[in-house]
Amino acid sequence: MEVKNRIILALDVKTMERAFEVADAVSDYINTIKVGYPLALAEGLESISMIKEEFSSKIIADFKVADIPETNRKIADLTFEAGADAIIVHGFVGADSVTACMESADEHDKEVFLLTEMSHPGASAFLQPAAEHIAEMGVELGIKNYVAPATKINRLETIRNIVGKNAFIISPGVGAQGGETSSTLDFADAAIVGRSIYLSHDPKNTAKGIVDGIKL
Ligand SMILES: O=C1C[C@H](C(=O)O)N([C@@H]2O[C@H](COP(=O)(O)O)[C@@H](O)[C@H]2O)C(=O)N1
Repeated sequence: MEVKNRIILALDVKTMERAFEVADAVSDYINTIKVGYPLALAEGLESISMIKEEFSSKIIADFKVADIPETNRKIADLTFEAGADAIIVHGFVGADSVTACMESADEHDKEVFLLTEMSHPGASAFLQPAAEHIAEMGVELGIKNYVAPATKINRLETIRNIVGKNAFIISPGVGAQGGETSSTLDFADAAIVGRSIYLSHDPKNTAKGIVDGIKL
């Protein structure tokens, strides 16, 4: 996936009005938007196509899909049919459940991002011990896209070393969670930024500042 300026906006706002305000404000700098449960639950799946059509942006649906294969397939089908270009899938549920989402992505000519390890402190309890195995599973399954934490650069580097230099890694945790853009982009292809932008009084200049600060 080509991500303009290597920055993805996590649009975790709860109204279409605010979503459009922020997406419009940053549109000169950001063309890839991650829509998760906050906006989708508040405004419906149509929020994906509305943003996509209004701003000609790529949409990553952050639904952290983690069910049995049959249910994963239904979730992925509905998400792609709603216009998402990619979907984030948890890896801890195992290869059969991940494969179900991959099959949906193949059928819709869309993409899967495999979530290996999360950025928050609690991830160290159960996800971190499994993260390397999850990344290895992704490689075995032929997955090209991954999510790995910006708050733990050593872990991000470990995941990069497992999935290889040709894999595409997006990394959340920059800004509000303490992660830093430049060090993140030493190992990730794109950084995910939410609150630092959408809670800003000036999202446009905040996005400009983040982009200008990247040592391209
Ligand atoms: O490990 C993960 C996985 C998950 C994701 O990207 O899949 N995210 C998401 O990335 C964004 C960070 O937002 P902010 O902290 O910049 O406001 C939010 O939408 C989170 O749900 C993480 O924060 N960490």
